[in-house]
Amino acid sequence: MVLAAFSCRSYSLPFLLRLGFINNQLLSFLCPGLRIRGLSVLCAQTRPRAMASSSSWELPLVAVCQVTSTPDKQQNFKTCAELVQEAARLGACLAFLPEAFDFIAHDPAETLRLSEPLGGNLLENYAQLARECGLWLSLGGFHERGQDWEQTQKIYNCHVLLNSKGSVVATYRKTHLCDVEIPGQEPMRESNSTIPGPSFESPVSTPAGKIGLAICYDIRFPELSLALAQAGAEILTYPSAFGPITGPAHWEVLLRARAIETQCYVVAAAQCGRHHAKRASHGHSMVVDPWGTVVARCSEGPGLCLARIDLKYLRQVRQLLPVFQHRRPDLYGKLGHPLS
Ligand SMILES: O=C(O)CNC(=O)[C@H](CS)NC(=O)CCC(=O)C(=O)O
Repeated sequence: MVLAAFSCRSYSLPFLLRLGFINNQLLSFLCPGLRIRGLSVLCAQTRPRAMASSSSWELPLVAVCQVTSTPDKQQNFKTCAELVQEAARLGACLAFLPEAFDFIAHDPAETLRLSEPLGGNLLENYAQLARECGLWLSLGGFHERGQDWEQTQKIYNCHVLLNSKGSVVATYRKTHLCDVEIPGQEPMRESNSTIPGPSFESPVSTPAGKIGLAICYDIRFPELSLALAQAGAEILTYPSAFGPITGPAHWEVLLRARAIETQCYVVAAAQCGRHHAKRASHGHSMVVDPWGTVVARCSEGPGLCLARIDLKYLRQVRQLLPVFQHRRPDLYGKLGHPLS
Protein backbone atom coordinates (compact mmCIF):
# COMPACT_ATOMS: atom_id res chain seq x y z
CA MET A 1 0.00 0.00 0.00
CA VAL A 2 2.68 2.44 1.09
CA LEU A 3 4.91 1.32 -1.77
CA ALA A 4 2.15 1.84 -4.34
CA ALA A 5 1.25 5.27 -2.99
CA PHE A 6 4.93 6.17 -2.90
CA SER A 7 5.35 4.97 -6.48
CA CYS A 8 2.38 6.99 -7.65
CA ARG A 9 3.52 10.24 -6.17
CA SER A 10 7.26 10.12 -6.64
CA TYR A 11 8.09 8.13 -9.72
CA SER A 12 5.09 8.59 -12.00
CA LEU A 13 3.16 5.36 -12.06
CA PRO A 14 2.53 5.33 -15.82
CA PHE A 15 6.26 5.78 -16.37
CA LEU A 16 7.08 2.74 -14.21
CA LEU A 17 4.31 0.76 -15.91
CA ARG A 18 5.73 1.54 -19.31
CA LEU A 19 9.23 0.56 -18.27
CA GLY A 20 7.89 -2.74 -16.97
CA PHE A 21 9.05 -2.12 -13.37
CA ILE A 22 5.49 -2.60 -12.24
CA ASN A 23 2.49 -4.14 -13.97
CA ASN A 24 -1.24 -3.92 -13.41
CA GLN A 25 -1.43 -7.28 -11.61
CA LEU A 26 1.29 -6.23 -9.20
CA LEU A 27 -0.34 -2.88 -8.78
CA SER A 28 -3.75 -4.36 -8.02
CA PHE A 29 -2.09 -6.78 -5.57
CA LEU A 30 -0.27 -3.94 -3.85
CA CYS A 31 -3.21 -1.64 -3.76
CA PRO A 32 -6.59 -2.72 -5.15
CA GLY A 33 -8.14 0.67 -4.47
CA LEU A 34 -5.54 2.45 -6.54
CA ARG A 35 -5.85 0.22 -9.57
CA ILE A 36 -8.68 2.14 -11.15
CA ARG A 37 -7.03 5.48 -10.49
CA GLY A 38 -3.75 4.13 -11.79
CA LEU A 39 -5.38 2.88 -14.99
CA SER A 40 -7.18 6.11 -15.62
CA VAL A 41 -3.91 8.00 -15.21
CA LEU A 42 -2.32 5.51 -17.58
CA CYS A 43 -5.11 6.01 -20.07
CA ALA A 44 -4.58 9.76 -20.08
CA GLN A 45 -0.83 9.36 -20.48
CA THR A 46 -0.41 6.45 -22.86
CA ARG A 47 0.57 9.12 -25.38
CA PRO A 48 4.20 8.02 -25.84
CA ARG A 49 6.61 10.36 -24.08
CA ALA A 50 8.61 11.16 -27.20
CA MET A 51 5.42 12.49 -28.74
CA ALA A 52 5.20 15.70 -26.75
CA SER A 53 2.78 18.17 -28.32
CA SER A 54 3.39 21.77 -29.39
CA SER A 55 2.74 24.46 -26.79
CA SER A 56 -0.95 23.99 -26.28
CA TRP A 57 -1.93 27.69 -26.41
CA GLU A 58 -0.70 27.84 -30.03
CA LEU A 59 -3.03 25.05 -31.09
CA PRO A 60 -6.51 25.64 -32.50
CA LEU A 61 -9.29 25.22 -29.95
CA VAL A 62 -12.62 23.64 -30.91
CA ALA A 63 -15.88 23.62 -28.95
CA VAL A 64 -18.40 20.79 -28.89
CA CYS A 65 -21.92 21.85 -27.98
CA GLN A 66 -24.52 19.59 -26.39
CA VAL A 67 -28.20 20.53 -26.41
CA THR A 68 -31.71 19.14 -25.92
CA SER A 69 -33.59 20.17 -29.05
CA THR A 70 -37.39 20.31 -28.85
CA PRO A 71 -40.02 21.11 -31.51
CA ASP A 72 -39.56 24.82 -30.58
CA LYS A 73 -37.19 26.18 -33.27
CA GLN A 74 -36.84 29.65 -31.77
CA GLN A 75 -35.94 28.34 -28.34
CA ASN A 76 -33.46 25.86 -29.89
CA PHE A 77 -31.75 28.68 -31.78
CA LYS A 78 -31.48 30.74 -28.59
CA THR A 79 -29.88 27.85 -26.69
CA CYS A 80 -27.42 27.07 -29.51
CA ALA A 81 -26.55 30.76 -29.99
CA GLU A 82 -25.70 31.13 -26.30
CA LEU A 83 -23.37 28.13 -26.46
CA VAL A 84 -21.70 29.41 -29.64
CA GLN A 85 -21.18 32.83 -28.03
CA GLU A 86 -19.66 31.12 -25.00
CA ALA A 87 -17.38 29.06 -27.31
CA ALA A 88 -16.20 32.27 -28.99
CA ARG A 89 -15.52 33.96 -25.62
CA LEU A 90 -13.43 30.97 -24.61
CA GLY A 91 -11.33 31.27 -27.76
CA ALA A 92 -12.67 28.49 -30.00
CA CYS A 93 -12.16 28.91 -33.75
CA LEU A 94 -14.82 26.34 -34.59
CA ALA A 95 -17.97 25.22 -32.76
CA PHE A 96 -19.81 21.95 -33.45
CA LEU A 97 -23.57 21.57 -33.01
CA PRO A 98 -25.29 18.16 -32.97
CA GLU A 99 -27.63 16.50 -35.43
CA ALA A 100 -31.11 18.06 -35.30
CA PHE A 101 -29.75 21.24 -33.65
CA ASP A 102 -32.65 23.04 -35.41
CA PHE A 103 -35.43 20.91 -33.84
CA ILE A 104 -36.59 17.43 -32.87
CA ALA A 105 -40.23 16.98 -33.85
CA HIS A 106 -42.95 14.70 -32.47
CA ASP A 107 -43.52 12.84 -35.76
CA PRO A 108 -42.48 12.80 -39.45
CA ALA A 109 -45.33 15.14 -40.46
CA GLU A 110 -44.14 17.80 -38.00
CA THR A 111 -40.52 17.24 -39.11
CA LEU A 112 -41.53 18.03 -42.70
CA ARG A 113 -43.63 21.03 -41.67
CA LEU A 114 -40.78 22.61 -39.66
CA SER A 115 -38.08 21.98 -42.31
CA GLU A 116 -36.54 24.82 -44.35
CA PRO A 117 -34.36 25.23 -47.43
CA LEU A 118 -30.67 26.15 -47.06
CA GLY A 119 -31.55 29.71 -48.06
CA GLY A 120 -34.21 30.04 -45.32
CA ASN A 121 -34.37 32.15 -42.15
CA LEU A 122 -32.72 29.64 -39.87
CA LEU A 123 -29.50 29.34 -41.87
CA GLU A 124 -29.43 33.12 -42.26
CA ASN A 125 -29.59 33.46 -38.47
CA TYR A 126 -26.69 31.02 -38.09
CA ALA A 127 -24.66 32.81 -40.77
CA GLN A 128 -25.11 36.05 -38.83
CA LEU A 129 -24.12 34.28 -35.60
CA ALA A 130 -20.91 32.97 -37.23
CA ARG A 131 -20.07 36.49 -38.44
CA GLU A 132 -20.81 38.14 -35.08
CA CYS A 133 -18.81 35.57 -33.13
CA GLY A 134 -16.04 35.30 -35.73
CA LEU A 135 -15.91 31.51 -35.70
CA TRP A 136 -16.67 28.58 -37.97
CA LEU A 137 -19.78 26.50 -37.33
CA SER A 138 -20.43 22.84 -37.98
CA LEU A 139 -24.24 22.61 -38.07
CA GLY A 140 -24.46 18.91 -37.66
CA GLY A 141 -27.76 17.92 -39.16
CA PHE A 142 -30.21 20.41 -40.53
CA HIS A 143 -33.66 19.25 -41.76
CA GLU A 144 -33.23 20.55 -45.29
CA ARG A 145 -35.86 21.06 -47.98
CA GLY A 146 -33.72 20.35 -51.05
CA GLN A 147 -34.19 21.38 -54.68
CA ASP A 148 -36.51 18.39 -55.15
CA TRP A 149 -38.87 19.28 -52.28
CA GLU A 150 -41.86 20.09 -54.53
CA GLN A 151 -41.75 16.63 -56.18
CA THR A 152 -40.66 14.45 -53.27
CA GLN A 153 -42.12 16.21 -50.20
CA LYS A 154 -39.15 14.71 -48.34
CA ILE A 155 -36.07 16.33 -46.84
CA TYR A 156 -32.33 15.71 -46.49
CA ASN A 157 -30.46 15.45 -43.20
CA CYS A 158 -27.82 18.00 -44.11
CA HIS A 159 -24.57 18.81 -42.29
CA VAL A 160 -23.65 22.42 -43.10
CA LEU A 161 -20.24 23.95 -42.51
CA LEU A 162 -20.14 27.75 -42.25
CA ASN A 163 -16.95 29.81 -42.17
CA SER A 164 -16.46 32.83 -39.90
CA LYS A 165 -17.90 35.10 -42.59
CA GLY A 166 -21.12 33.10 -42.51
CA SER A 167 -20.66 31.51 -45.96
CA VAL A 168 -21.59 27.89 -46.61
CA VAL A 169 -18.25 26.15 -47.23
CA ALA A 170 -19.57 22.58 -47.49
CA THR A 171 -22.72 20.51 -47.20
CA TYR A 172 -23.03 16.78 -46.66
CA ARG A 173 -26.35 14.94 -46.83
CA LYS A 174 -26.54 11.90 -44.54
CA THR A 175 -26.00 8.80 -46.66
CA HIS A 176 -26.93 6.05 -44.15
CA LEU A 177 -30.44 6.53 -42.83
CA CYS A 178 -31.38 5.12 -39.47
CA ASP A 179 -34.34 2.77 -39.92
CA VAL A 180 -34.08 0.60 -36.84
CA GLU A 181 -36.35 -0.65 -34.09
CA ILE A 182 -34.61 -1.41 -30.84
CA PRO A 183 -36.77 -2.63 -27.92
CA GLY A 184 -36.72 -0.03 -25.15
CA GLN A 185 -36.29 3.04 -27.33
CA GLU A 186 -38.57 4.89 -29.73
CA PRO A 187 -38.47 3.22 -33.21
CA MET A 188 -36.47 5.26 -35.72
CA ARG A 189 -37.70 5.34 -39.33
CA GLU A 190 -35.72 8.17 -40.77
CA SER A 191 -36.56 7.26 -44.36
CA ASN A 192 -40.22 8.14 -43.68
CA SER A 193 -39.26 11.79 -43.97
CA THR A 194 -35.74 11.79 -45.40
CA ILE A 195 -33.94 10.96 -48.65
CA PRO A 196 -30.40 9.56 -48.36
CA GLY A 197 -27.64 11.78 -49.77
CA PRO A 198 -25.95 10.63 -52.99
CA SER A 199 -22.27 10.90 -51.98
CA PHE A 200 -19.77 11.83 -49.34
CA GLU A 201 -17.93 15.12 -49.62
CA SER A 202 -14.21 15.76 -49.87
CA PRO A 203 -12.76 16.87 -46.53
CA VAL A 204 -12.69 20.64 -46.07
CA SER A 205 -9.81 22.81 -44.83
CA THR A 206 -10.69 24.78 -41.69
CA PRO A 207 -8.61 26.68 -39.10
CA ALA A 208 -8.54 23.47 -37.00
CA GLY A 209 -7.60 21.01 -39.78
CA LYS A 210 -9.21 19.14 -42.65
CA ILE A 211 -12.69 18.03 -41.66
CA GLY A 212 -14.58 15.03 -43.01
CA LEU A 213 -18.33 15.44 -42.57
CA ALA A 214 -20.63 12.64 -41.45
CA ILE A 215 -23.78 12.34 -39.32
CA CYS A 216 -24.81 10.09 -36.42
CA TYR A 217 -25.77 6.61 -37.78
CA ASP A 218 -22.97 7.00 -40.39
CA ILE A 219 -20.58 6.13 -37.56
CA ARG A 220 -21.59 2.48 -37.84
CA PHE A 221 -20.02 2.33 -41.31
CA PRO A 222 -16.22 2.31 -41.03
CA GLU A 223 -16.05 2.28 -44.85
CA LEU A 224 -17.15 5.94 -44.83
CA SER A 225 -14.60 6.98 -42.20
CA LEU A 226 -11.79 5.21 -44.10
CA ALA A 227 -12.88 6.83 -47.35
CA LEU A 228 -12.81 10.24 -45.63
CA ALA A 229 -9.39 9.56 -44.06
CA GLN A 230 -8.03 8.43 -47.40
CA ALA A 231 -9.38 11.61 -48.98
CA GLY A 232 -7.28 13.59 -46.47
CA ALA A 233 -9.47 14.08 -43.39
CA GLU A 234 -7.69 14.91 -40.12
CA ILE A 235 -10.87 15.45 -38.12
CA LEU A 236 -14.01 13.34 -38.48
CA THR A 237 -17.28 14.73 -37.15
CA TYR A 238 -20.27 12.69 -36.02
CA PRO A 239 -22.95 15.09 -34.83
CA SER A 240 -25.54 12.77 -33.31
CA ALA A 241 -28.75 11.97 -31.50
CA PHE A 242 -28.09 8.47 -30.17
CA GLY A 243 -30.86 6.75 -28.28
CA PRO A 244 -30.93 5.61 -24.64
CA ILE A 245 -30.33 1.92 -25.45
CA THR A 246 -27.68 2.01 -28.22
CA GLY A 247 -26.00 5.04 -26.61
CA PRO A 248 -24.62 3.40 -23.45
CA ALA A 249 -23.75 0.20 -25.37
CA HIS A 250 -22.11 1.59 -28.52
CA TRP A 251 -21.52 5.36 -28.61
CA GLU A 252 -18.10 5.81 -27.02
CA VAL A 253 -16.76 2.50 -28.38
CA LEU A 254 -17.71 3.45 -31.94
CA LEU A 255 -16.20 6.94 -31.64
CA ARG A 256 -12.93 5.64 -30.24
CA ALA A 257 -12.75 2.82 -32.78
CA ARG A 258 -13.21 5.25 -35.68
CA ALA A 259 -10.47 7.51 -34.20
CA ILE A 260 -8.02 4.63 -33.75
CA GLU A 261 -8.67 3.09 -37.18
CA THR A 262 -8.46 6.33 -39.13
CA GLN A 263 -5.92 8.06 -36.85
CA CYS A 264 -8.08 11.15 -37.01
CA TYR A 265 -9.49 13.38 -34.31
CA VAL A 266 -13.16 12.49 -33.84
CA VAL A 267 -15.49 15.29 -32.77
CA ALA A 268 -18.98 14.26 -31.73
CA ALA A 269 -21.56 16.82 -30.64
CA ALA A 270 -24.61 15.04 -29.27
CA GLN A 271 -28.22 15.62 -28.34
CA CYS A 272 -28.96 14.88 -24.68
CA GLY A 273 -31.95 14.56 -22.36
CA ARG A 274 -35.67 14.46 -23.09
CA HIS A 275 -36.86 16.19 -26.28
CA HIS A 276 -40.56 15.46 -25.77
CA ALA A 277 -42.73 12.76 -24.21
CA LYS A 278 -41.60 10.04 -26.66
CA ARG A 279 -37.95 10.78 -27.31
CA ALA A 280 -34.68 11.08 -25.35
CA SER A 281 -30.98 11.08 -26.31
CA HIS A 282 -27.82 9.72 -24.76
CA GLY A 283 -25.62 12.86 -24.66
CA HIS A 284 -21.90 12.25 -23.87
CA SER A 285 -20.55 14.64 -26.49
CA MET A 286 -16.80 14.20 -26.76
CA VAL A 287 -13.55 14.69 -28.64
CA VAL A 288 -11.28 11.69 -29.20
CA ASP A 289 -7.67 12.14 -30.31
CA PRO A 290 -5.98 10.02 -33.03
CA TRP A 291 -4.56 7.70 -30.35
CA GLY A 292 -8.08 6.91 -29.16
CA THR A 293 -7.95 8.91 -25.93
CA VAL A 294 -11.06 10.87 -24.98
CA VAL A 295 -9.58 14.36 -24.56
CA ALA A 296 -12.79 16.26 -23.81
CA ARG A 297 -16.31 15.32 -22.81
CA CYS A 298 -19.47 17.17 -21.85
CA SER A 299 -21.09 16.56 -18.50
CA GLU A 300 -24.80 15.76 -18.09
CA GLY A 301 -27.21 18.20 -19.71
CA PRO A 302 -26.74 21.03 -22.17
CA GLY A 303 -23.30 22.65 -22.24
CA LEU A 304 -19.99 22.54 -24.07
CA CYS A 305 -16.51 21.11 -23.85
CA LEU A 306 -13.28 22.22 -25.52
CA ALA A 307 -10.28 20.48 -27.06
CA ARG A 308 -7.06 21.50 -28.79
CA ILE A 309 -6.37 19.96 -32.19
CA ASP A 310 -2.72 18.97 -32.52
CA LEU A 311 -1.96 17.94 -36.10
CA LYS A 312 1.73 17.40 -35.33
CA TYR A 313 0.66 14.76 -32.84
CA LEU A 314 -1.67 13.23 -35.45
CA ARG A 315 1.25 12.87 -37.87
CA GLN A 316 3.39 11.28 -35.15
CA VAL A 317 0.67 8.71 -34.42
CA ARG A 318 0.43 7.90 -38.13
CA GLN A 319 4.21 7.45 -38.31
CA LEU A 320 4.33 5.28 -35.22
CA LEU A 321 1.52 2.98 -36.37
CA PRO A 322 1.56 3.02 -40.18
CA VAL A 323 -1.71 1.12 -40.69
CA PHE A 324 -2.46 2.97 -43.90
CA GLN A 325 0.74 1.49 -45.38
CA HIS A 326 -0.06 -1.98 -44.05
CA ARG A 327 -3.61 -2.14 -45.41
CA ARG A 328 -4.40 -4.96 -47.92
CA PRO A 329 -7.04 -3.61 -50.33
CA ASP A 330 -6.43 -6.68 -52.51
CA LEU A 331 -8.21 -8.75 -49.83
CA TYR A 332 -11.34 -6.73 -49.20
CA GLY A 333 -13.04 -6.65 -52.62
CA LYS A 334 -16.46 -7.81 -51.40
CA LEU A 335 -16.69 -5.34 -48.56
CA GLY A 336 -20.01 -3.60 -48.24
CA HIS A 337 -22.30 -6.25 -49.68
CA PRO A 338 -25.14 -7.55 -47.48
CA LEU A 339 -24.34 -10.67 -45.46
CA SER A 340 -25.67 -13.80 -47.15
O1 LIG B 1 -35.01 12.63 -36.13
C1 LIG B 1 -34.44 13.69 -36.43
O2 LIG B 1 -35.07 14.77 -36.44
C2 LIG B 1 -32.96 13.67 -36.68
N1 LIG B 1 -32.46 12.38 -36.94
C3 LIG B 1 -32.06 11.50 -36.01
O3 LIG B 1 -32.10 11.76 -34.84
C4 LIG B 1 -31.51 10.17 -36.49
C5 LIG B 1 -32.59 9.38 -37.19
S1 LIG B 1 -34.01 9.07 -36.22
N2 LIG B 1 -30.97 9.43 -35.38
C6 LIG B 1 -29.99 8.54 -35.53
O4 LIG B 1 -29.44 8.34 -36.61
C7 LIG B 1 -29.58 7.79 -34.26
C8 LIG B 1 -28.69 6.60 -34.54
C9 LIG B 1 -28.57 5.72 -33.35
O5 LIG B 1 -29.12 5.98 -32.29
C10 LIG B 1 -27.75 4.48 -33.47
O6 LIG B 1 -27.04 4.29 -34.47
O7 LIG B 1 -27.76 3.70 -32.50
